[in-house]
Amino acid sequence: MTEKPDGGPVASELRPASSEALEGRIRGLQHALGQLLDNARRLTYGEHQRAVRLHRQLQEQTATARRESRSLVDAKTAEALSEAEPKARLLADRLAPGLAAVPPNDARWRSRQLVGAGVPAYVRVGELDAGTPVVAPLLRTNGWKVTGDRNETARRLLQSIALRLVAAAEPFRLRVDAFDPKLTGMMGLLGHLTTKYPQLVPRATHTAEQLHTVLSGLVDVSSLRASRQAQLGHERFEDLLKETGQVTDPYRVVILFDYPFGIDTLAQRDLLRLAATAGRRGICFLVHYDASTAAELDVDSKQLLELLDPVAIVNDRVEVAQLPPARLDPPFDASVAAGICDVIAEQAEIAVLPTIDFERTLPDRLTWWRPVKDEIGTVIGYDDRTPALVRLRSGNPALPHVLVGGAVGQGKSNLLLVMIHGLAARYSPADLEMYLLDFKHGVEFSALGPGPDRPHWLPQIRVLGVHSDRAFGLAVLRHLSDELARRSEVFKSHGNVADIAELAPGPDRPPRILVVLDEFQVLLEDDDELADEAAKLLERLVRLGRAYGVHVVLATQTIEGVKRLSTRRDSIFGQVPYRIALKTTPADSQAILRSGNTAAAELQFRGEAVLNANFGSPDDNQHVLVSFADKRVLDSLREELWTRAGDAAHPPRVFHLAEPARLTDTATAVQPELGRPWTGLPIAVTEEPVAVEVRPEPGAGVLVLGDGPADALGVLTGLAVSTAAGAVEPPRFVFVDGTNSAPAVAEGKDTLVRVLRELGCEVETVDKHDDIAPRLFALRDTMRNGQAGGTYLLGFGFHGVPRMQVHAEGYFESPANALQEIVRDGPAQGLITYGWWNRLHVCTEQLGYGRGNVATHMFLRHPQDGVRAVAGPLVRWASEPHRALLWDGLHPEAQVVVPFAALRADEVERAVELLRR
Ligand SMILES: Nc1ncnc2c1ncn2[C@@H]1O[C@H](COP(=O)(O)OP(=O)(O)OP(=O)(O)O)[C@@H](O)[C@H]1O
Repeated sequence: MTEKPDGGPVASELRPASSEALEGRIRGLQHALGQLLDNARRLTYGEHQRAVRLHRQLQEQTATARRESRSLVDAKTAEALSEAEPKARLLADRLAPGLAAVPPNDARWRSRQLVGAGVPAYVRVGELDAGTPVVAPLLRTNGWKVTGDRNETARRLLQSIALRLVAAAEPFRLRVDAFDPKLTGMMGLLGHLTTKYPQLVPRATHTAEQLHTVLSGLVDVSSLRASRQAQLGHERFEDLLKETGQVTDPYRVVILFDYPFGIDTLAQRDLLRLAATAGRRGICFLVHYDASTAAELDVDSKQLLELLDPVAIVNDRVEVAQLPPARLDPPFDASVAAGICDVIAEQAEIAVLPTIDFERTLPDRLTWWRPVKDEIGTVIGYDDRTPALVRLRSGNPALPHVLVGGAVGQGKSNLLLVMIHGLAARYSPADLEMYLLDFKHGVEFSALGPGPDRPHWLPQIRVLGVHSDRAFGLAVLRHLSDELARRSEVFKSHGNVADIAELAPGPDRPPRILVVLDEFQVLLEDDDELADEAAKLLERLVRLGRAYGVHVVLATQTIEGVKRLSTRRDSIFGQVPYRIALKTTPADSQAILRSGNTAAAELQFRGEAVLNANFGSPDDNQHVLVSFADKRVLDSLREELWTRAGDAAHPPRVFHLAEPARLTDTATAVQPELGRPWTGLPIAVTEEPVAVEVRPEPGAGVLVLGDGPADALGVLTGLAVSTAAGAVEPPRFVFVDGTNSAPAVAEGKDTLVRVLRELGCEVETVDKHDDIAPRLFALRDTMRNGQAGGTYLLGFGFHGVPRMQVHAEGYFESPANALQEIVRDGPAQGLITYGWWNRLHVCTEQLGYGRGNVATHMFLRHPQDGVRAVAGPLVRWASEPHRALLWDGLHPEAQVVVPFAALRADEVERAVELLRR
């Protein structure tokens, strides 16, 4: 790759200079060849015309001779006649190969042999009486104005031509749009294809609004082709095709039935604009002109018709300039048409999707991780043969952020992965940090982080939200907002620079940040405080992020109908000049690009995109084929980059909506402290767990309340293990299992005991219900004797212990009384309880109203009234999986935490190694 002075990749990065000159020469030769072919075709057509005229003339002479009872037709005439017919036929076949020239009742329409032979420039209009086919030029002209003494015959000709063209063209090389305002249903003949491949023959439109959409899409297509042709020096669309080999850009045929019926001023304006240059842009109009229809006031039908070649049908004879009238063909049989449509659809099915390998868009390894100058840029695919660049920069021109949209399954995930990995290969973790959040299970971001069977990750990633929830999204936005403030201080301390590009590279220059928010609209969807704050922060981020080197990629499947966006749209999207739209509906195309820009609805293949660096202005559309990133290729790239980063590869903060936190991940980043056991992770961009104060004084301990043995065991594991690892002297643990050794948690319990023992702790387990009461009394007595210091009672499911409130045999009190005393008076003696009950009221029954004065409550899935009884009437608690609400009585607000999962057996070794440090 060559580098621009500013460090970004340049368009020619894949081609040495000499190959550019070579390409120029090839282009010139192609152009000349195209002209030769065109001339040859014109000559052939001249010959065809002459042969047909001659044939017709000779036929007439023969007929006259017969009428005049001259028994002998001149021998020369007879010979000429027999020669003219095959010649005209041969030339017709040459001009209109395959099905373009075959009559409707010919057996070849029932075979699949000729389907998809090639886009024909000429088509059959009918035949002479003797069966000589008559063909006329169509696709490279602006089109035809077809009139008929009966509307029916004109419509029929257009219908037949539509079928011929679609059947003759290779898959995806031609598309036919039809406007049928009188609902004649003529296009129903191709209905089989419309159902299966609407991108080849969309359903006919009937209203002016529908036609506007089609035409405005075509205006985009035409303007894009015009600028590509000008850029590459091609007069005609077919030359452009030859050079670029763009299978994704089809010839466009537009059929208007009963013109000018149903045409309004707006449609007429676009029709005139398009028809004037149609032939050169690969667009072709087939207009059935119904002279008996009055045009709308401002529509001058002549203006359009004058741009087209006249074709008239009189008495079932088709008249084309320079040719004798040909007999109109009979209509196609519906079953023949249906059969052909099925074959076309089959061919479309197996047509090879054009693909560009991701590796082709990567620069040479020697140039990876070059220092950032004033932009970070990557190649996302190709625009014809030119690499399509996305350059994120703060100024000159300002291109800070990207909006990506496209319908389901059109390649959005792939595009985001191509962008992320393309940047990761080009810029080092010291220069580029990434925050990747997915709000709708869309992109497979999880593969980008470390995994159980994969030590590596993409080293630039700081935060990875796999199935993030809105709360985490908000936390990330808050974090980034703080980061902006931090950067502003750095800028001030460097002489008030206004732009990151002005900071010299060095330890003080912060890295660029890439924030990818997939399905970002989820954040803003609900009408709540969170959405309000998120919208404000996002607005701030895109507004200020530009100068501070924070680049945001907003991706979505649909933004129509997202309520909150309607008011925020301009303030957010007004800061986002880059638009990338994959194939989508006209409405979403306009939502992503700009009102009036429906180019993304014209795309045919997944992976195709409209790239626009000017707020979606139609003149700046670039038609791009996004490169395709194979999963294995990306994984080996990540491994390579991770290895390259070495010790600098700090693991990302990974956040899963549907998963608990992992104790080993936290222990990798943080060491437990004395008296501050961990309850779980906060919903925030930090690896610091949420710790609670547990000192040997009254009120210490943790009451875990709510359903779910697995979650409860996870919480107790987090508390116990961090207590053990943070202690000066290894404490003792008494594990009381009120669930009667529930098998579902057997592994987690066993693992907890093993880890505690490996950490040097003495662990006693009380598994049987019958043993629990005596053990509680005994522990209480030890405490009374002042010998229980440094002991932790882990009560796993006290609600499951039978007869807790019944006086035990030989005692004047119940086990609950003993437990109450332990919980209440234990802490002052160094005996602390971490206990789990399924409900607050069960806990209260056992421990009494004051619940042993313990302040810290952690709610799992628990009815809201219980939560409010403890944490106040304003608290809302939705009881989601893998979420807990922590109330410590100290902070004014309860805090949501993600509890740890219980440890798996295969984690013991690693957990011990990490916690023992
Ligand atoms: N640029 C491309 N070139 C070739 N094939 C592609 C390209 N992009 C996507 N595809 C194909 O399309 C499929 C869908 O792509 P992808 O998962 O990226 O779409 P998506 O829009 O994110 O889908 P969803 O909306 O379901 O998440 C991929 O499995 C891949 O085979």
